[in-house]
Amino acid sequence: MKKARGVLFSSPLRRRNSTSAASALQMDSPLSSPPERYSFNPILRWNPEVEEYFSAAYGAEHFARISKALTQPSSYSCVRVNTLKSTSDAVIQKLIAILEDKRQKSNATKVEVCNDGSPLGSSIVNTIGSRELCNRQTPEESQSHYIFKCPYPGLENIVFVKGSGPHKLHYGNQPCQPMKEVIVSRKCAEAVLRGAQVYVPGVLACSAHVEKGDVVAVSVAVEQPTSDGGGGFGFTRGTVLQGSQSDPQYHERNGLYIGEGTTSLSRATMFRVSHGTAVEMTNRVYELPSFYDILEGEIFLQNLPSIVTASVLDPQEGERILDMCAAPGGKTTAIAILMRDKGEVIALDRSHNKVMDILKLAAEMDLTCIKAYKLDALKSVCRANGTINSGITDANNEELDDVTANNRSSSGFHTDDKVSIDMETCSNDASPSLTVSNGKTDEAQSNAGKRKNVFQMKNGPGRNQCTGGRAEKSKGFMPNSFDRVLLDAPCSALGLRPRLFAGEETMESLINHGKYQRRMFDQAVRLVRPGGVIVYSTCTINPGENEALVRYALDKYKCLSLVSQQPKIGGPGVIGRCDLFERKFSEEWLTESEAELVQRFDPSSSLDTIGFFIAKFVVGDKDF
Ligand SMILES: C[S@@+](CC[C@H](N)C(=O)[O-])C[C@H]1O[C@@H](n2cnc3c(N)ncnc32)[C@H](O)[C@@H]1O
Repeated sequence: MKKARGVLFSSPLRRRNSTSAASALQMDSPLSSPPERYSFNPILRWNPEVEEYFSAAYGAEHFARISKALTQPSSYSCVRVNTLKSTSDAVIQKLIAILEDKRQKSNATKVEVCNDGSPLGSSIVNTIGSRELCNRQTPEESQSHYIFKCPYPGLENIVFVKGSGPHKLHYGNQPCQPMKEVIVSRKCAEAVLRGAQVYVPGVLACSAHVEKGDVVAVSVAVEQPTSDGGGGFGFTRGTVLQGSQSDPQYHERNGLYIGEGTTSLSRATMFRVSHGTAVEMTNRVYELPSFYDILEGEIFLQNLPSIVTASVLDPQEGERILDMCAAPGGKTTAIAILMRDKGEVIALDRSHNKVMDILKLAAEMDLTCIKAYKLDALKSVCRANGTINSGITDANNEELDDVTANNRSSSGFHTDDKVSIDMETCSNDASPSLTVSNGKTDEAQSNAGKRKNVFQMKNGPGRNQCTGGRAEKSKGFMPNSFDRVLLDAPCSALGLRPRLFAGEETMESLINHGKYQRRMFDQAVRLVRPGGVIVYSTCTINPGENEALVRYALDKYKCLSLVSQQPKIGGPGVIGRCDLFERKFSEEWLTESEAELVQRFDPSSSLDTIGFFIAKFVVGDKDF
């Protein structure tokens, strides 16, 4: 388990002593009242230094609001349509039918209650969104209010599916029976809040005598400090819940109940098997549909800013594009589709498994212009003599290994040994395990070949680009060899919601993200041709990562200029900064239509990302 040093957690004892984000909210009763046990009212605990830093940047009260909002999921899902396979209108029709079918099936097990108290079905008493759930329309009419196309030019490939919440739930509706419970991990809970079911690996503890088909209350255990200064759950997976105060994190789970569901497995099986659905959620604090297994290849569930990022890059058919940190390939595939699969999209990631994820997604979407390579993006420039150009004037850079120029592949870049993939694993698992063969053992290769055949028999040819069983490693690319470069930089991801834990970030880690991004940017500047474009994007609330990078870039590289799609609105040209708590950014930073979009989908901070940042640079004549 990852250690989390210097972390505060959401225990009530800690809460009383807290001075900043949480206490700033105490002026504000609806957000800060002490949580009822069976409610969902989490409070994010930050490393004190980080909290101080953000409070200084935003003001304590404003940061407290950001912090609170980070714990809630957005109130809609955002789906990108693969316009090479379908249209937004066709997807909307299909989603209406699929989600209505699901709704009818799940309504068989619940009874909703309208604002006026009349039963429509469910133990849900809506606090928000009730009017929408309860209006007396035909299913098609009511669904069409929830599933609709983005109205802005250039973004018609986006379909929104509106959810609802927070709902106040009544748990334990079976009289005379003790409530049965399941505790899930924080990551599992974050996924459930966005519409997922509870899968086996996410279950940490369960009541005794739970059988398949039982109704259980689902709560989340958030990491707790351990004596060695790290973090952990403080109990063993598989612990039996007694329904008493001796249960794990009994008090800490006050206000951390995310819904109710029906078990798909008995307690014994839940802790014996390694995968599968453990609990099918029936009532959720936030209702968002699950898109698991729905219209695969035709749609992709993606955060709105990520989709906007690809359109800001504005790739053209026939161009050569580099996506430097690409896995799992959300933006890569968006770019390829904008290019109508014509040209070349090179996608890099430093992890083997993640490269295979990119290839899998590309194959699912039938995209052939994507080539994915395993490469440390900090080493992505090759000099003309075949050595890696480390980018260089940054004091943090180290000189990197030499590579020979004679292994340059036909597409103008360097490749070395191949990595073969376990195809059987690949067919079942989005994160397949990889076996490095290095071309050494025939036996290993023939086994890989056998696995490949099994895979092809199961899935058919063309199902996955990894049918060749290889994720290539690259040794870098020639300077000035790309028309456009996307640097979707590894960042603190502190803009993503919902988030139930923030304690892993320290001042040191925040500073390191910034340094890392600068080094990557140095590579990007060398790789793009004069006249080309670099788009830098992050998903964070940390100005030390996003704004600081733009300042660094403009100070260091005189050949760069920031572009705004509409300079009169875009000010200095950063075209997409979106802090959803201060609409001021919508006028100051966004284009007109993007600003409208944010306002439309952020009436009460409902956007799927609290902070994102997109900067677009045009590269002029280079003097290096
Ligand atoms: C923010 S995610 C990228 C998300 C992706 N652009 C998308 O839209 O689906 C960052 C990715 O960068 C990768 N990464 C981190 N450091 C890297 C490096 N030095 N070189 C290449 N990839 C790196 C991580 O493995 C991770 O998959």
